[in-house]
Amino acid sequence: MLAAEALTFAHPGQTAPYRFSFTAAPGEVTAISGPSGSGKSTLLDLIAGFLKPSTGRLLLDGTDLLPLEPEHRPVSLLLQSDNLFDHLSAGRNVALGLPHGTARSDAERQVRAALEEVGLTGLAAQPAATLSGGQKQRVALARTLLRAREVLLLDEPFSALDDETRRSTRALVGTLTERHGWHTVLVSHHADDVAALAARHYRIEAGELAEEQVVSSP
Ligand SMILES: Nc1ncnc2c1ncn2[C@@H]1O[C@H](COP(=O)(O)OP(=O)(O)OP(=O)(O)O)[C@@H](O)[C@H]1O
Repeated sequence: MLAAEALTFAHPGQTAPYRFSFTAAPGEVTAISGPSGSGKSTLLDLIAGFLKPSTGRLLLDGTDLLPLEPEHRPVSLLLQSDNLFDHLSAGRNVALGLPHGTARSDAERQVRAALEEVGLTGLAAQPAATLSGGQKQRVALARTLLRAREVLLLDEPFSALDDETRRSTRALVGTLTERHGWHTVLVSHHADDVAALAARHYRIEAGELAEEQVVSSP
């Protein structure tokens, strides 16, 4: 279980600090919504370690992540776009998720398997710049698979996609989250993303997270 306990933070000049508490279970998507400027990206930055809270705890299965620098946290982050290096192939982008020193033949096998798992069999050699928006998000998810970190943060990951691609990419996130036991935290403005994916839903209201009833749709 990922649990934030009263993470308190204020940006410079902010008079009323954020005070975030939530829980996210493994194998589930926890959605965060709220109006523009309400603090959704700030919350993800606190979990990822790019911002440091003044008080509170951030526990993953009982271990406090706050003392860890971002690169040592068991966290992957996927943004709306620009998740890939365009000058590298799809396969090279995925391979960035492997530990340094992975033997070449082992790396190639793992990259192939990860691309297959996200539905991109045979695309390893294709330059990332030539992929569609949906394919790029799938490549980023394949890299996340190889990183094998327990927490996946998604910041409006479907916003740049057309409706059909959005639905299929969303379904893939749900499947991977369940299969790999990720604690997936999804920031989205879209009620249909929340309804399709989320097991829990929090809204940011007045600087705090308020849990909402989830009304699921297939
Ligand atoms: N580095 C910073 N310094 C000062 N204020 C900041 C900084 N970063 C963000 N803020 C302010 O903090 C508030 C929350 O910003 P944040 O980006 O977390 O909101 P958001 O809910 O993700 O917004 P959006 O939906 O528009 O992306 C905003 O009022 C923003 O202007």
